[in-house]
Amino acid sequence: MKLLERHCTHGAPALDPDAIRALLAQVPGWQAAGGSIEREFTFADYRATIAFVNAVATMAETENHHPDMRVGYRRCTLVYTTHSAGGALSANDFICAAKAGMLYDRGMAA
Ligand SMILES: C[C@H](O)[C@H](O)[C@H]1CNC2=NC(N)=NC(=O)C2=N1
Repeated sequence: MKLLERHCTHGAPALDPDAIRALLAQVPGWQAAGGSIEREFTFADYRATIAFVNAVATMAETENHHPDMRVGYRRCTLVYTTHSAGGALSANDFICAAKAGMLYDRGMAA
């Protein structure tokens, strides 16, 4: 099933390096760094940045999986890791990365 069609699950296990490589290929623009993945998103202005932050926050509450966010004037970096897997990567991180990418693409089209 595609990442966009999946939902986060409670207690998702840490992934092995092969699984991480395979899932990373499905989320363009994201980079793995240790036990996390991150991507910087850029925007036309602060209003658009905050609209994205709010959309991601709503999605995080729906999925019960929450990114760290670094927010600037026209940029936002999302960092996903799975606390319950001991700070490792789980499928939940890639599911939310795909959904955040979709929210960004949608905002750009609007
Ligand atoms: C109890 C609740 O399911 C957990 O605290 C959720 C909430 N959001 C979370 N977010 C992230 N990034 N990792 C988690 O393990 C996590 N766990």
